[in-house]
Amino acid sequence: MDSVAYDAFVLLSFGGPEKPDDVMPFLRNVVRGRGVPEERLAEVAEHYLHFGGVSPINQQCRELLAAVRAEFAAHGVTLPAYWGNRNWHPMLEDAVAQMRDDGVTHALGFATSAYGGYSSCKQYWEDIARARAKVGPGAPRIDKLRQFHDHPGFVEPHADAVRQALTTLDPARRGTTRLVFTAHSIPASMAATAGPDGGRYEAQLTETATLVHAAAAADLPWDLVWQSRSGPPQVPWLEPDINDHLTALADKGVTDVVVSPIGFVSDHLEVIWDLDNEAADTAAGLGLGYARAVTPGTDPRFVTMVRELVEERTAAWSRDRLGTLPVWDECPSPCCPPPQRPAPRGA
Ligand SMILES: CC1=C(CCC(=O)O)c2cc3nc(cc4[nH]c(cc5[nH]c(cc1n2)c(C)c5CCC(=O)O)c(CCC(=O)O)c4C)C(CCC(=O)O)=C3C
Ligand SMILES: [Fe+2]
Repeated sequence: MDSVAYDAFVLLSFGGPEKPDDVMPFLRNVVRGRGVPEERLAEVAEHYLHFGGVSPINQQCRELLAAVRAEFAAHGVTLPAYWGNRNWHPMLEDAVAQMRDDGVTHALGFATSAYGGYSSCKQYWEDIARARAKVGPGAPRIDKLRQFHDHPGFVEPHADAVRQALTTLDPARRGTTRLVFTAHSIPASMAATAGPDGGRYEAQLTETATLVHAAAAADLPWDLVWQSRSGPPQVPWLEPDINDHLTALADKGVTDVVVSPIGFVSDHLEVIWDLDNEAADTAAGLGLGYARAVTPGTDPRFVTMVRELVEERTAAWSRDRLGTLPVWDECPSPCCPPPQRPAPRGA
């Protein structure tokens, strides 16, 4: 196998507001050209303002970056580490300009999303292209590390978190306890075209869920459901929504749920609002016992995974993985087209 001479690492993430005045400009960046209704934006702005206009995601990225730098230093990986976001400062184009000024020519990017699909993978490639175009001549090339949905450094922290969450529920009710995995809903058309053969987002999530279930709670029945739906109501998104699903489970005699957000790598706003607030309220209203498993965050195994993904590329290490779905370094082309904009009303 070839190994390329990379000279930097860059953390690629979503970005989030860090003060109340950031909230609306951040949201407008997220939804640019995507047909998300104003009412939905106003509602989501309220979620951010509920937390003082501060999303936890940037701080979580700072902590991950610090942990990755320490991990690199401890294992002789000499790449300098940068960080740039899609939707809010620090923006990727600023990181790319800094890399150029520092003489970086070819960086490896780690995106804070484990899965394939437009929002989770392809859009990060677009972010890279846009940032490089903005910086212009001398902008470093940036390759993206592979999707890591089945890496033990991602699966094992999720599995431990499920075990931990289960300890907070009544063991006498284990026979009627259910394991509910969640991920960000996406438009059904985006799900259908995820990956070179379609359906990759759901297939990978199903594989991750299967692995976490087997490792953490093989005796429990489980489901994979969706959260944080956006977009105009007339556009179909993946269903069922977690809140509807909890209602259906309660009707079936389930007494307790462990919710495991395998769709995410950190406890950012979509997790702490949509699960710890909304879904927890739904569960309370139904009389369901509820425990939410934490996400990997800066779990040492997750940080080690980042280094191992780098060493797959710089030292041609073999892939450490638990699943069987195909994985690759370079996404096959064409894959994961951007979503169609809904036609304007009356068109
Ligand atoms: C698949 C996926 C992930 C997981 C993969 C990954 O992590 O990359 C993800 C993560 C996140 N989504 C986030 C926030 C938002 N997502 C929105 C809107 C959307 N998400 C989508 C998909 C995803 N999103 C889609 C198809 C839309 C519709 C508009 C569009 O096509 O782009 C909106 C607009 C308002 C609304 O919710 O309607 C917001 C504010 C935050 C930050 C949380 C924080 O601040 O802590 C994070 C990590
Ligand atoms: Fe999102």
